[in-house]
Amino acid sequence: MEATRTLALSSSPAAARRSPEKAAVASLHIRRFSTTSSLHLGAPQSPALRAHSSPFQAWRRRRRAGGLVVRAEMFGQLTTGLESAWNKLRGVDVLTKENIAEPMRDIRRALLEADVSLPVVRRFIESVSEKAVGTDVIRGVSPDQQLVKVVNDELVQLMGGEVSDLVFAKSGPTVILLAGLQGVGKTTACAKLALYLKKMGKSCMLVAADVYRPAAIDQLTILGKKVGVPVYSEGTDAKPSQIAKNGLKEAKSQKKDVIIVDTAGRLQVDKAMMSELKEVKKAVNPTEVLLVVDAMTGQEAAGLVSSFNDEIGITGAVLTKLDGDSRGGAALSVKEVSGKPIKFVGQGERIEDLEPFYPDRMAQRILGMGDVLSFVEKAQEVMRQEDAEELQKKILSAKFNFNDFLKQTEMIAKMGSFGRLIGMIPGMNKVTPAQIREAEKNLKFMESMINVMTPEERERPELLAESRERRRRVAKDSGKTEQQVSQLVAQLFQMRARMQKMMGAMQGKESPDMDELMESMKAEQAGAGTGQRRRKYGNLRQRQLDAMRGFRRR
Ligand SMILES: Nc1nc2c(ncn2[C@@H]2O[C@H](COP(=O)(O)OP(=O)(O)OP(=O)(O)O)[C@@H](O)[C@H]2O)c(=O)[nH]1
Repeated sequence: MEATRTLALSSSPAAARRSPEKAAVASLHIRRFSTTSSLHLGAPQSPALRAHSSPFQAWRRRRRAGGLVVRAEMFGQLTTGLESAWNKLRGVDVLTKENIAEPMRDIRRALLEADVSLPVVRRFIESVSEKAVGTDVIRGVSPDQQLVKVVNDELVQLMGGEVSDLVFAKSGPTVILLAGLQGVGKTTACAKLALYLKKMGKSCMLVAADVYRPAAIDQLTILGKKVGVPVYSEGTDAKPSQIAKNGLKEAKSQKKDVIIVDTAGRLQVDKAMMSELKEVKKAVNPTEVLLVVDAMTGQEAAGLVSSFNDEIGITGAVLTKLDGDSRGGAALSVKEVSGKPIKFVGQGERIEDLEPFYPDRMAQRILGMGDVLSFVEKAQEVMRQEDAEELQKKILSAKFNFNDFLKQTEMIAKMGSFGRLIGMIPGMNKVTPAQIREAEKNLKFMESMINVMTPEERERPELLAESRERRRRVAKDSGKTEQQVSQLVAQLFQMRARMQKMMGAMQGKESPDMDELMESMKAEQAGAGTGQRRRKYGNLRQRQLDAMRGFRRR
């Protein structure tokens, strides 16, 4: 995940030298003889125009005026706001109505500051509070991590849950109509979408139906060339609905899969704009009508999606300029406010910077805690609460046997390799990959001996401790030496003792000092057996110790 991104100036002479095409597009905006030219140029504006320009445009103006390169962290502000909520749960044993009150206030504040609309925030907080308190405790997962997971799941739901794919027509070209206010990135989005579809193997045609801004047609032509997609245009004299209709006819004759119609933008929603869009829509019967909105306008973007949907009926939204959005209000509000999904997000000025909107990835970005979430999910997946309790009871009553041992190794296998798992646990990345490989190898080694034990032997390891005959048989059947079997049995009893100690420490709410534990085991190891035995089995013993490290870290 790219958390921070540097936004370079597109209008500087140096930038123009580096990217002549971009400069050409910029100059089209400059040539614009409409009121918008001042928005794009950063020239002095009338107060009325200033009121209409988006925060992003204001930000660009400030940046141009200062000649600065600004670093904008996507959703950075929201992520920081939420962090204080998790921090308030440090040292808490279980989530209760009382102890989540303050973190929930932080979450509420963070969302409001992110420009999420109040009714959406209210519903969100209500739902998270309810789920957080009702959540079953998952062993090994701390309450703050559990709250992160609940908030994550709710964020995903809020943003629509599943990714909302483009719908394609069953026969003939699929028509995608793009609408939106002026300067939101509509024309750029047309070209970005054409490139995206081209990469999917679809043949496309762009249709220039923005007749009010002559430069828009030139801009689309340049961008079309850049992405290698033909552009259909009839200049500025024809009616947009007619251009769209003729464009569709042309696309049909050229057997194109998709046409993308660029329509005119206005400074604000007005009747003329809506009725023209309705006409275009009627003329080409589009499969997708996407409203392009600027992420920097926060909840206003969600409101726009809603009103466009009421007026003309849309199928989804394209959220642009997410790269400059540190708040996230638009991404979080659009679906909930309008009922329409965000289908794509624009994350930069480059033509490649468009991707489908994945609610789950977006939530992870907002929380900035992908590792914690994967850990909780995996723990949930494999460790049902009852299993954990049963194991705990066994350990505490010193009945941990070979069956439990096997169960544990299976669980570890299910949770992925040791390496990935250990890396997910904060502060547990000191173990080297070589140690992890050794631990995994050693578990397999031990498993092969356990697999040939009888059910009674697995249940009661004492039988093996008491009978040399049994140990010999296990050795023979597993292809290991008798000493190795004895070593395994001894190891199980030692494990019981260690696990009891660790459980005791956990129940006492203090984190067991693993290093101290390992040191004491090494000291015991050094004291046990003859020098020859130590040399002979030292490596094996070390491997067993490493395996235990794996257990502890699960
Ligand atoms: N940073 C960033 N800039 C974007 C993004 N999408 C578009 N832009 C920029 O926004 C500006 C306006 O984009 P256009 O595509 O011309 O906007 P439009 O909606 O077609 O404008 P009108 O034709 O006036 O309605 C251009 O400078 C684009 O490069 C984005 O996702 N991120």
